[in-house]
Amino acid sequence: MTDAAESSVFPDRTLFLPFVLKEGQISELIGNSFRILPFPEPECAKINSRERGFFMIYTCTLNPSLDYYMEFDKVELGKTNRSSLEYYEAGGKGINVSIVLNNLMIPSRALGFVGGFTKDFFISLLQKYEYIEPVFTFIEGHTRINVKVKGDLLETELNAKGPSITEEDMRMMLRRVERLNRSDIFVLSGNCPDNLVDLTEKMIQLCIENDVKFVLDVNHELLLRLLKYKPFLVRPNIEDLETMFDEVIADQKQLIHAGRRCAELGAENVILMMGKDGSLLINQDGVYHANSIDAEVVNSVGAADSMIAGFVMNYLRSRDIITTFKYANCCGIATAFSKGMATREKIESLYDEILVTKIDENEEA
Ligand SMILES: O=P(O)(O)OC[C@@]1(O)O[C@H](CO)[C@@H](O)[C@@H]1O
Repeated sequence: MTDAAESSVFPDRTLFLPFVLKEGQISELIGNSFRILPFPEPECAKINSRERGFFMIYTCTLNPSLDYYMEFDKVELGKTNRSSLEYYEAGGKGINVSIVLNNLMIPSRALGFVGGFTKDFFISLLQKYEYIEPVFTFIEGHTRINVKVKGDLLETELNAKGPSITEEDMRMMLRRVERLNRSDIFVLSGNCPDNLVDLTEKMIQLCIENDVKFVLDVNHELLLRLLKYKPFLVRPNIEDLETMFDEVIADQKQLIHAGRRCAELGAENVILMMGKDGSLLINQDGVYHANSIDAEVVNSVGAADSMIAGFVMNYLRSRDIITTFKYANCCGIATAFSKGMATREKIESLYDEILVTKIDENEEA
């Protein structure tokens, strides 16, 4: 339909007032990019000064969602259930990555298609995030509403299919991605409708032409197709891997085997989440394990997105994959054990509780 304003949906965003450093601010913006500032505490936040540079993180959510949370004391299928609390959040996997980056005071630009009767409300929900600049492409169809049911049973998510996207909308999105610069990071997250597969491939090709590192957290068909472009980070879940490689994954050894196949097909870093058993990182240096912590999971929505935010953020400041993996786990766990998305305080309070160990290849074989 129509293009969003050339730049931001919030034209007066403070994102572009880079030189006012607030207490605790950890990034400095210059024009279209930023650098993470050194900050003294905690240890995990130290920056490798050799690598300090300027960049922008772009998250891209092709099918964002207005997440409608409904809480119930008890849910009975086949009966009328009455909620005890309900609220809305702007959602979609890439949007959640931007929200956690925001909580870490890291600016990002959120790309995505939004439209219809839900559009203005969706955008208004993002207004509270000072470090997110939405750069949306407006479409005719309605931004979907995903229902998240929290009750006495397991959390249940009802995710809608979402609107259709026209060729013109796609061209608009490509024009935005074309503008990314070397050292920027592009995070493509969330379900990709079938007719957008070619679009995503073109976006990734543009990233490669412009020497932009990219992260993929997408459905398995798309992941399999895009691995050859050598993503910096991927995060398939077990079901994705089982479908991708047509095999059953029953234990950690089989999971590692499938993760290695992703790496062989091109992924630089593969994160595999295993719930209470922690998570794995697989790359050309080996296989690493990070523990989880023993506490009650209160929120499973967005934990994986938080891990990606933490991975990207810590990699940019340290270029050290092991502390980056550790920090990513703090972010994922902080969201899983909080109501809402991880806060910086919660993330950093977990840092000493997470231990990353290299898995002995012989033992594991
Ligand atoms: O339908 P998709 O794109 O796979 O997932 C969408 C979604 O479930 O993912 C986020 C949590 O990761 C939610 O904010 C959102 O509703």
